[in-house]
Amino acid sequence: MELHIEKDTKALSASLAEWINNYIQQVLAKQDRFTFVLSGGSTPKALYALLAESPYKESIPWEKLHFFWGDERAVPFEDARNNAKMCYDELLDKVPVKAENIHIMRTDITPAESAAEYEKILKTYFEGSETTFDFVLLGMGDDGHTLSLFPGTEVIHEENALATSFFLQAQDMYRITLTAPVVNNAACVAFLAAGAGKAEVLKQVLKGEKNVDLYPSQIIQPVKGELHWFVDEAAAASL
Ligand SMILES: O=C1O[C@H](COP(=O)(O)O)[C@@H](O)[C@H](O)[C@H]1O
Repeated sequence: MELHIEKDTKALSASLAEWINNYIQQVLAKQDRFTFVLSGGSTPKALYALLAESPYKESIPWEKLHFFWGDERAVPFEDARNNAKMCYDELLDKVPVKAENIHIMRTDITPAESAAEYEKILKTYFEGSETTFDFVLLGMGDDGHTLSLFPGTEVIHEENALATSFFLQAQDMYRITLTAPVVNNAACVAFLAAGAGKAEVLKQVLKGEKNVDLYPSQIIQPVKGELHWFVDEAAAASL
């Protein structure tokens, strides 16, 4: 695991944007498409905004990028809480990505139908072989959740499905999420976490005893790929 600590959220977003740009160039020197899994929440907004501006707007070969989502809140697309909507607003509407390369988790059908459809999309895209994303960007909630793997939920241990849905009692909301094995199969996974509110949980996730039911972010351990944590000084304060 590689830990990258930056002074504040501005420096953190700038550092990760530069790192992602370099990584995309490196991967695309060897292959002709790049699969990028986006995360929702509030933390990646500044990163997405930077990627949508110069110099990245010009340097990233957007037409070769294929976008997927790690998880979705089952609210209408127009709802401010919708993860895909946020990514469109901050990034996808501003760069020349091909519409057919954007694969959202739909919320205009039932959560179960959406998860089943996403599973089909992944199987078709990866032509029946293993789902191996080039890059997965993850967030971490103040409670240690990542994707929609929340503390104490059974979905943390899902091993068969690629994507699944469940009702999250604490938020009175359905969630659709990729499962841990899919993310652990990626070539590269990067967590982005910022703010003092994440300091204690970050310490537990990285340095505490393993307890994935309490700290679901601990379950993310790529089998063969790289794992990076990009955090600011406030989040790293207890490490
Ligand atoms: O609910 C979610 O939260 C996490 C973390 O979000 P943040 O606001 O603390 O940055 C996010 O990664 C996930 O995609 C989202 O559904």
